[in-house]
Formats: sequence, structure tokens, C-alpha cells
Amino acid sequence: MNLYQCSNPISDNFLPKYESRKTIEVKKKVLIFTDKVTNLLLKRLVYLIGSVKFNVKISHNKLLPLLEDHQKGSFALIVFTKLDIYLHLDKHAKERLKEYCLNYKVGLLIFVQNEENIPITKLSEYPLFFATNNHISNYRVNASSPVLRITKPGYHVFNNTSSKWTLFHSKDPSFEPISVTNCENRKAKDTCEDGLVYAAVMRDKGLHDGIEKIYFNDKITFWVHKLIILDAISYLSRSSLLLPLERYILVDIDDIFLANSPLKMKKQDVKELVNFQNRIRKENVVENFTFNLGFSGKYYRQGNINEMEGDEFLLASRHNFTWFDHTWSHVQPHKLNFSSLVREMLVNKKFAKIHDLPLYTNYSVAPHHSGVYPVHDDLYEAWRQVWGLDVTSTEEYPNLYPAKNRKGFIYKGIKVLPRQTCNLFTHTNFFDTFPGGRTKLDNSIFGGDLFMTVITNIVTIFMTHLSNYGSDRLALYTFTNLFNFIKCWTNLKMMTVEPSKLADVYFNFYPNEILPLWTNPCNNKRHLEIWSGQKTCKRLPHLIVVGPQKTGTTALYTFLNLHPQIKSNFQSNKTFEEVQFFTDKNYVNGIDWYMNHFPFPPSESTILFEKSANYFTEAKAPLQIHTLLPDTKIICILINPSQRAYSWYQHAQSHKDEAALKHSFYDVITATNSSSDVHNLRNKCLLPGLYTSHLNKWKTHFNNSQLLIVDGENLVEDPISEMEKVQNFLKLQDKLDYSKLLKYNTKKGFFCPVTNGGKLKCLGSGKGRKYSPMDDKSKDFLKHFYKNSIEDLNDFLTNHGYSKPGWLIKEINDMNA
Ligand SMILES: Nc1ncnc2c1ncn2[C@@H]1O[C@H](COP(=O)(O)OS(=O)(=O)O)[C@@H](OP(=O)(O)O)[C@H]1O
Repeated sequence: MNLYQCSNPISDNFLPKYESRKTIEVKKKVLIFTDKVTNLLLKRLVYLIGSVKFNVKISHNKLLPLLEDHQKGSFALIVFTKLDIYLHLDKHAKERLKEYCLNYKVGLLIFVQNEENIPITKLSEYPLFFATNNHISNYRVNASSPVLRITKPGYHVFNNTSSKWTLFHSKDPSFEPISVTNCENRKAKDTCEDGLVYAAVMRDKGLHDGIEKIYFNDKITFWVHKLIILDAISYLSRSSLLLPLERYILVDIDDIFLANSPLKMKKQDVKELVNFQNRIRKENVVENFTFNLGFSGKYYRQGNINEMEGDEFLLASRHNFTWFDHTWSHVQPHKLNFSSLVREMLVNKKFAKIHDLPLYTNYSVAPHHSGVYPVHDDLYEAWRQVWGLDVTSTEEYPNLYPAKNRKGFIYKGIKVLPRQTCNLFTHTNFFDTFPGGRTKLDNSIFGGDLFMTVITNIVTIFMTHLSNYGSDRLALYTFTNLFNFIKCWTNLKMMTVEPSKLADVYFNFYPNEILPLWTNPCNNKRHLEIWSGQKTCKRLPHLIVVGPQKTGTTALYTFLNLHPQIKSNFQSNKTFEEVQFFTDKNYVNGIDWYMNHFPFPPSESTILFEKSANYFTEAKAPLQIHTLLPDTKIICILINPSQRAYSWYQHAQSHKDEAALKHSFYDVITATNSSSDVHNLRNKCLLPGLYTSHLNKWKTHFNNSQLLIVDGENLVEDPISEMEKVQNFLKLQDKLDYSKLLKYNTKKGFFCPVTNGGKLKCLGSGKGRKYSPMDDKSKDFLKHFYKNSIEDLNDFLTNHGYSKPGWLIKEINDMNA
């Protein structure tokens, strides 16, 4: 087997300490200025930054976004995909940017594209010269650059004579190369001087204007540049965007004992497995490296005589490895119920006991990823019961591709970690038959996708299969070269640790991933294949009434239910007609829980719907709803926010809320002591009424054909006309004449549904309460409190082409009077 020989003379780790920004706070976000021409570079850059999960904001057309928010910097780094964009920012923007960079100690990362096609030129402001369109040789990284961290400095990477490099040079003390290369001036277009050394990446210490900058050419696909870009991001952001240097690597070998003959491991293959592991540990390439073997006991000693010997030898060598359950017969768990799964697991557990396997009892992997995502509750429960499991891994969350977007989540106490593929599948066992051939595999290892997988993932769980270690032993070839190459050219410290430690590291670094973001299995072919045949997306709603509370949502819910084509969710014991799934409390229950609240729709044209009036103000609900139900329709109802506040106060009083019983409405809405109960009640009265701030979040995810704004006051006055609008919005084939279904009830003071017997069945006593009108002092206070918000709503509706509720028109007219 070929073993990668490191030619880097620098073997010791030399780690510069980055300056931090101490007390100045910035968000962990990158701002990228770009134009249309630089799309390819932008795409690659966003991909790289996305792979390390840093957030990005893209600004086209040189527009400056909000740079500060509540005395916190909005960005930790600013990038220009083209020098030209930076040079031609308008004067005001440049000054603002400079001020921001100085105040928040933020640096600039500037790309100079070869297409910019400027011959030897002096930058307008500083003595930096650059030359485009050159051939180069002898690329090497400057050992003394303080920028390098992941990148191991001080080596000659290769002789690359490819064309079209932009190179930099300067004699000014502010400039210091991060990497250099020789110019090979061979063609008329080359603009550098043959034989001279130029910078390929240049640092500007900022001696002239106080802002540190790093200039890159557009060779962003070059793997060394990817490493230096990651270092530059950490350096220029003063460690705000810093990746740790530890890389936790677990190599799972799935399908142990299971492979088609003659692809199983033989005795010699097992010996090589042990030798590999010993060598990697001894040379300290990956600390404590240990293969993690997922076994399916049913297939033990199946195959030809050599393979049987291989199986036996693997068991004899068992203490060299760690082991985990991969189910007895390697069936897809989503096809089994809880008791069948428990049976499967118990037989495999017995096998492990008989053969004295050194097990990770808290870790397992489901065959074919089935049952993990989309989640199959029975699998999670069986895992917990039989194994006491708390860690697993999958490549399917949220989607298989792009691999960089894979995430982890925690469900029913089980930590699900993302799993990475190394292109070694059950059918890739020979160099000759590897898709794209050996060159493709080598490219991936030596600086390509596989290499970048380890660079960008703090925790990498690789999925491999038993057969990858037999035949040509492609897996051993891959890992030996990959790990040695990483050790040679980076300062990363690779190690193998147990799964529970992996999970701790992962979720400590990515706490935002703990709560899953449920996607729709029916929108993903692979997910559908590993989802129980008994489940159907038809039990998910097509319409959600999201509130806010006290605007007439129950009336709308009741009126919609009168339509034979529309069916609501089942009632809940605790929250009555509301499901309240898209809230922190219930969302963790998963989509099976949600779907169980809906009937099987009687016909294709049935519209399932639910209303939960608290969704409107839930910060995550718009994204969560859109991710699960991208085509669903949304209805918000708006009434005068002052009236809404008063209605909530009445609601609180009748629910015996102490603050509401003790304090007048005026005292509540003017409460200032932020830690008191009365202030809490104040917020519930006032904040949902700041409609536009909430509506903006809904509008980010739903377009006009999906989002209807109902006039809640008209729903009281003239529900017939308002229901006509709702029916049009839902594009109902058979529209109902609501004038026959709703009649005004003088006693109730509201419209009520007409029952079959002709009687009126009004909403319960909690809807349409009787109470005295609001006092003038409160009215004045609220008028003032909501003034800006009312204006914002008016602008919002104008800008998005919505018609305006009558109450809003009146408010605006009053303001202008
Ligand atoms: N037809 C009909 N019957 C009864 N009540 C009606 C009706 N249409 C609208 N409304 C108004 O609905 C207000 C209650 O709003 P919600 O149902 O959204 O309240 S809740 O958030 O679900 O508790 C309720 O508020 P209050 O008047 O303060 O009780 C009513 O004003």
C-alpha cells in the first residue's frame, strides 16, 4: 500500500497567538460585498464559509447593511470578492466602513480577481503593486506569518506552473507576504518579472490606515488557499470566527460479518486492520485511533472458507477494536415495530455477550440510516430500552447533500451526530472500479473533498463498510494517506474518542443544533424510502391560522369548520382547539405527534387546517412552519392593537391572573419594573400588537399568495364579506354563502353559526366577553405607544401590496388629521 511521504521540513507545531478584541462585541457573522460578475468566486467562498458553519450576509451593489445593533458590531469580518468593489465604494460608505473596522477591530479580506485585468498597478491608496495573468512555480508559505494557524507554515507545496495567477509585491513595511511564489514569465500576457519572487497572498498590517487586510488572488480552489482563507477569517476577525485545532475522528466499519462473497475480509485483511491502527497510534497521527465495528451477528461465518476464517480471526482480535450494534439481520428499522426491533437488538446483544465483544453500548447505527431521520419513534424507544443508547449518527439530516449542510440534533434523549461519507460504499472495493478511477480518489484525499471534510468538521464520523477493508483495501489506503497528509500540512490534532465525548464536543460547539428543524419527508425521495409506509404527509395541514391571540382566531376557526371541504385538527385535552406544535414545548415531540392531531383527509380536495394563536409571536415558528410545510397557507388576523391589548387584559382577569386582578389596565400597560408579574402581563398585552416586527418574519418565508391578512374588526362586523375573502384566498372550488350560515345574535352581540336545527350556536363565554369600554387615559397612552408601529404597518401593507383593514385606515387618518 502506498504511504504518503511528508516532504514538509517543518514538523513542529508553531502556533501564533491571535489578538482578541477583548471587551468589544461583534456577531459571529461575515459580511461579503460582491457584484454579479464574481459569482463563481462568491459561490465557492460561501461554500467554504458555510462548511465551517459561520453565518454570511451578502451585500450586492455596494450597499452598506446595518453595521451596529445595540452597541454590538454586526460583523466579525468584511470580505470583498473583488478589489474593484472596495476601491469604488462611495466616499460615505468607505468612511463608515473604516470607522466600523477601527471601532470594532475588524479586518478586511480582499480578493483580486485575475479578470480585473489591471496591469502592474499601484493601489490608489497604498504602495501595493499587483500583476495579473502570470505563470508561477515554487509556491511556499511564509513560516513567520502570524496569520497561520491551521496551515502548517514553511514548506514548498509544489511546482505549479498553471497560468493566470495574480501576484502582489511591495517594499512598504506595512506589507508582509503570507505565501510567495516565483514568477515564470513565459507568455506575452504575463506581467510579472521572470524569476522574481512575488506574494500570492499578502497581508497588510494596517500601518497606513489602522485596518488589517489580507489580499488574495482568485485561486480559491487551491487547497492551501482554502486553509489560509480559514486562517485569515480567524485572524482578521480577531478570533471571533475561530475553529478549534482539535479534530475528533471516528471511523465506523458498518456491516461487520455482512458482505457478498468473495468481498469479505480474510485473515490477512484483519491483520492489516490491526497493523494500520497500531501504526497510526504509534506515529501519533491520530491519537488513540480505534476502528469502531458495527456488527450484524446473523451473518457470522457466512462466505467461503477464507472468509469464515476472516470472521473468526476478527473475533479473536476483537479487543483491538470497539464494537457497536448494527441490528441482528441488518433490516431497515423503519419497517419494524417496537417489539420486532427489540427482538432484533436482543439477539445481537446475546451474540455480543457470547463472543465477549468490547461494546459501546451507548452507540449504534441504523442499517441504511433508516429510522433515524425521518425519525421512527419505535427505533428510538427500542434503542433506549435494549441498549440504554444515547448517541447515534446519520448522513440524512437534514439532507444527504450537500454534505457540508449535514447537522446534528437531539431527539428523545438520543444525540444524533452528522456522519460523513468518504466515497467508500459497499460496492467500491477495487481501485479499478472506483468511480472516476484512482486519480479521483487521490484528488479527494490530497487536498480535495475528503481532506476538506476533516478540515471543516470538528467532529467527523466516517462511514465505511466491511468490504472496503477486503479486496484492494481501499479504506486503509484512503485513511493512511488522508491522515498523514493532514498531519503533514496542518497543525490539526486528530484523535479518536468515545461517542458520548464526541456528542459533548459537537453540541457544545453547535448548541443551536440541539433542537431539530423538521423537514417534510414527502419532499425528499430518499426520506420517503426510509419512512414508514403507514405514515402519510396527507395528515399535515394546508392552512394555519397563526394569530395573534385575541383577534378573533376562534371565530375564524369555527367559521372555517362550517365548510365541508375544510377539516380542522382534533381537539386537545390541554389546549382545546389549538395544537400549538410550533412552540418550544411541543415542537420537540416530532412530526408524528403533530400528524396524529389530524384526521386522514376524506378526499384529495380536503383542506386540513389548524389555528394556534400563539404562533404569530413565536420567533422560530415562521421558519419551522416553512421548513416542514413550504406550500402551506398562513392567515394572520389583525385588529386595533390597543383593543387587542385590552382584550388580553380581560382574558387575564377572567383566568384569575393575580396581576390583572390587583392592577387596573392603565397600571398594567404603564408598568416599568421589568422583573414584576405586572410587567410580564404588560408585555403580553402590548408586545404582540407590534405587528410589523412579527409580520416581517412571516413575510421572509411566505409570499403574498400564501399569507393572508384578515381584518379582525370586519370579521366581527361583517363576517360574511371577510369569509368571502378567505374562501378566495383558499381557492375553494365550492364557495359557501356564509350569509346562510352565520346570523347576528343580539344577546351575544356577535355573529354565530346556524345549527342544522336552525338555532344559533354562539362561541363560548370566553369569546366575546362583556366588559366596560377602555378608559380615556389608557386609550391615550396606547395611541402614543402604538403610533410608530401603526405607521410601520401601514408602510408594510403598502409595500407588500396588501389591502388595509378599515381600523388601520381610520387610525392613519386620525393621526394625519
Ligand atoms: N363571532 C364572534 N364571536 C365571539 N367573539 C368573536 C367573534 N368574532 C370575533 N370575536 C372576537 O374574538 C376575540 C377572541 O379572540 P380569539 O379567539 O383570537 O382569542 S384567543 O386568543 O383564542 O383566546 C373576542 O375578544 P373579546 O371580545 O375580548 O372576548 C371577540 O372580540
